[in-house]
Amino acid sequence: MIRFDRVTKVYGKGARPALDNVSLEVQREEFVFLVGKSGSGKSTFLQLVLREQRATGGEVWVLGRDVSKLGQWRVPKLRRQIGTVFQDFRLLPSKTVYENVALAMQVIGKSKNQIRTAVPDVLDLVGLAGKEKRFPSELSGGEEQRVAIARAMVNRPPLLLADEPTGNLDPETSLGIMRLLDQINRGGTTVVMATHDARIVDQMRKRVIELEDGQVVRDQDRGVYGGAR
Ligand SMILES: Nc1ncnc2c1ncn2[C@@H]1O[C@H](COP(=O)(O)OP(=O)(O)OP(=O)(O)O)[C@@H](O)[C@H]1O
Repeated sequence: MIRFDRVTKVYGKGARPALDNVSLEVQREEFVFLVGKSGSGKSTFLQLVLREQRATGGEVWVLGRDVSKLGQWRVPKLRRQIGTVFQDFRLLPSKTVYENVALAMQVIGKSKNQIRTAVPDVLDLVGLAGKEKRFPSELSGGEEQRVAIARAMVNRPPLLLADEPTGNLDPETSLGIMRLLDQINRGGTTVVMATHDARIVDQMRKRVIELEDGQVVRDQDRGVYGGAR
């Protein structure tokens, strides 16, 4: 699903690498936590997968393609296969829940009929049935994140990237979001989640990859946030 082969990312001349010779693989249907201090390289990792950044050295394989070699015109097709969720939800405030999710299908040219079936299905999946007509400002933070997850999942991507999805939520709401991500993963979607949320990582006991100064310093199955090396 994802394979990094000796990947280095240097942002500017003379800067120390944000990722330094990273090799790792994420298999289909895995759930992986990416942890590490601020500046350790987590967002850079996710941006390389999305081809928002290009590796300085090494190969980044995503869904069977070396994305560092992908022509610019093929990048939208890659991104269509990757759902993304962020700490700050990134919903359109002037659009309803339904419209926010439907838009993700409209922009890739799905038919009205496809949209009419898929949007209620995915809103049901994330537990928002009945809230279609609300605006983001009429939702709790946890509900807003559920809309963002619905939007990320409505086109059924095989891979979901989440960057601090519980960063703005209280512990109980965070747990609800994690249960949802776990359910999505069990449905067959590969999930990679960057987080600082020690409690969540310790509760979920999934694979944990820890970065420090751009290097992988720990890769642990059923790991914890600050595990023994
Ligand atoms: N666009 C950029 N231009 C220049 N330097 C960058 C850029 N993005 C990240 N960096 C640098 O690369 C290093 C890794 O940053 P990155 O954002 O990947 O870390 P992170 O682990 O995601 O941090 P956080 O937990 O704060 O999100 C840092 O030294 C950062 O300053």
